[in-house]
Order: sequence, then structure tokens, then C-alpha cells
Amino acid sequence: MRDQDYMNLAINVAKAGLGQTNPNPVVGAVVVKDGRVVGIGAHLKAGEAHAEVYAIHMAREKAENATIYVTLEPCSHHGKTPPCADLLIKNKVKRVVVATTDPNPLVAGKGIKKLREAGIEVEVGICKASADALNPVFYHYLDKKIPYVTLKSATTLDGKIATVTGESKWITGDAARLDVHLYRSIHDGILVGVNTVLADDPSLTTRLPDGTGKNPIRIILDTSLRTPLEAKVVNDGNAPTWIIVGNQVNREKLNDFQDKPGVRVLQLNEQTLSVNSVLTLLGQEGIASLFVEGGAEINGSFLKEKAINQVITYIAPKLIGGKLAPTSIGGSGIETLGEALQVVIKSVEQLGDDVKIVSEPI
Ligand SMILES: Nc1c(/N=C/[C@@H](O)[C@H](O)[C@H](O)COP(=O)(O)O)[nH]c(=O)[nH]c1=O
Ligand SMILES: [Zn+2]
Repeated sequence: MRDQDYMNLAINVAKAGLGQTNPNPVVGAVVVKDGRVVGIGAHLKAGEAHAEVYAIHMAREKAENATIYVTLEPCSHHGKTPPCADLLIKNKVKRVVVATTDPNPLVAGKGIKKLREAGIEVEVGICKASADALNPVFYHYLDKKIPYVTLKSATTLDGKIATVTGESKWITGDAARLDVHLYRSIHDGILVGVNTVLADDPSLTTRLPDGTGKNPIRIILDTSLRTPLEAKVVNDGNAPTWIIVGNQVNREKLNDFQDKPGVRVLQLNEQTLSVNSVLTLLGQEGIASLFVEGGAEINGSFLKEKAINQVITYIAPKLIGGKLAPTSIGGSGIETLGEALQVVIKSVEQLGDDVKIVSEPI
């Protein structure tokens, strides 16, 4: 196997931590000695061991004179765990292959420098693009301190999210809906508007066939606190629910929700909720990744602010028409094509009968 092959293995191992490590990045490490893999590790949870620690621990005495492949530069600062660079030096690793350097100013280049000063051969840049593609959430949240926003919509071929009579269950099939639950399971928060709560009474939990998958925090944008007291999101206790309201909501209305399990009402000091204030608040609350499931009005407000980092579109092979049938993005809309949010299509795939398109704003 070549360096690239071992690094691709480390990249795949890193994916074990997806959705579990925020606000830390996912990282993978593979230790190779005399052409044999002797240690593998992934960072699984912020505050717990780093990928290198697991891999070196598994390699034991074979780590001496071995090569370690790490998807991100080994840390050199004393965070919640001792520096990995010191661990590699202590275990007399011979060569360190790093896919990409750490964007964290605390770390950038320091780990590599420490290793080289200890006489360890360090190579940087193998599979850099694939390694960077692991952590868009980490890079974005570190830089901006607001969540990385994925906007998801599910429409018919003619772009509708429901019929003129409001019927929407279901537009997409099981495979696409399962895919949505996989996204939910790796996100810190899922956000809908109160109109979706009123129309669908959604549970917004992760329901994977094997019953695994963590539930994201359910975030409801609800300027005047119209969320019904009997709604699933405030009664099922399956996941925390944060209802974000404007400053016109009075005290007794707020008190109605205080004994609801896991429900927090967060009041912003503005009459109507602006996307930027919501994202700033969620960033402060530690939400690094946000899955926006609409509906149309909410999607419209995120589009207006261009507060979108990734778009997941599911298209079902159905036509329902209807001038009044809602499309996936409502709101006041963008008036000129020149101001359109231009995206790059990253992938197109078939999921059952539906098509899934992943795109990212340029
Ligand atoms: N109508 C559809 C969707 N609809 C999405 C939202 O309008 C629903 O309220 C929300 O997914 C329900 O959440 P739940 O109760 O946790 O299942 N989303 C999809 O991917 N396909 C659809 O056909
Ligand atoms: Zn480390």
C-alpha cells in the first residue's frame, strides 16, 4: 500500500466520529510498521482521547520506528488531553504523514515543528482535499462561531413541498427519508418554523431502522410563541427543544412552557427574529451544525440572508402543480437573477425513486 492508501484508510476511520465530536474536528490515525497496520484510531467525542492516542495505544511497542498517518496535524497544546506531538515523540515514531494542517491558530504548524525538532520525519499534504472535506463544520464554526447551516428540502419534480390542499406525506420515499434521518443524527440542531409545527406536528427526532442515532436539539423559530402546548416537540421528552421567540411575548405566556420536559424558551431582544441573531445565539449555545428543515418561509429567510452553507435537495418523480401549492423556498424572494444564491452541484444520486442533489454556495 502507498501513503495515499494508508491516508485514505485514516480518512475513512475519521468518519466514525461524524456528528459526535463537535466543536472538535473528526480525525483519523493509522499506525503502520513494516507494511502492516498495527494501530487505528478516531477521535470520537470532544474531551476524550484524540485519534493518535487510540492508534498508538493499540500499536504498543510496535509504534517505535513506525509511520503514523493522521488526517489532521497532531496537536501540540495542552487542551483537554496532553499533546499528541509529545506522545509520538515519546513512543519514538519514525515518520509522521499529515494530510492537512490545523486551522486553529493555537496549533497551526506548531505540532509539525515540534516533531521535526525531535528528529522525526514529517510529510504534509497527502490527500489534503479529502481530509479537509471531513470537517466543513469544524472550520466554519471555528472561524465564524455560528453554526454551519445545511438547508434541506424535499419537493416534487415541479418543486412543490405539498399539494394545494396541504397534503405532504409523503412526497419522497423511504430511502430519501432515511437519508434525512442520517443527517439529523449527525447534526447538533434541527430547525423548523412554527408553521411546520402547526401544520405537521413533527417529532424532529432521529429514527433509524436500528434505533440508533442521536437526536439533534429541536429548534423552533416562533416569534410570537404560537407553538401549541400539546405539540409533540414540547411533550414527548425525546430531545431538548428550544423555542426562540421575539421580545413581544409576555411573561405569563413564557411561563406556560416552564414545566415542559427539556423545553427552553429563548427570547431575543427583537420584535421579529432575524436569521443572523438566531445563528449568533445558537453559536453561543454551542450549536456547530444546524439542519434547517423549513418550511418554505423559514427557508426563505435563510436564503434572503444567504446564511446557507450546504443545500440538500430531494426531488420525487411526481407532478402536482397548483399555483398555490407551496414550493420549498417562500418568503419575499430574491428579485433579480443577478442576486440569486449561486451554488455548485457537488453530487447527484438516485435514492430509491428520488433524486438527491447536494450543492454548496459559491
Ligand atoms: N413531506 C416530506 C418532508 N417533510 C418535512 C417536514 O415538513 C416534516 O414536518 C418533518 O420532516 C416531519 O418530521 P418527523 O415528524 O420527525 O418525521 N420531508 C421529506 O424529506 N420528505 C417528505 O415527503
Ligand atoms: Zn491531539
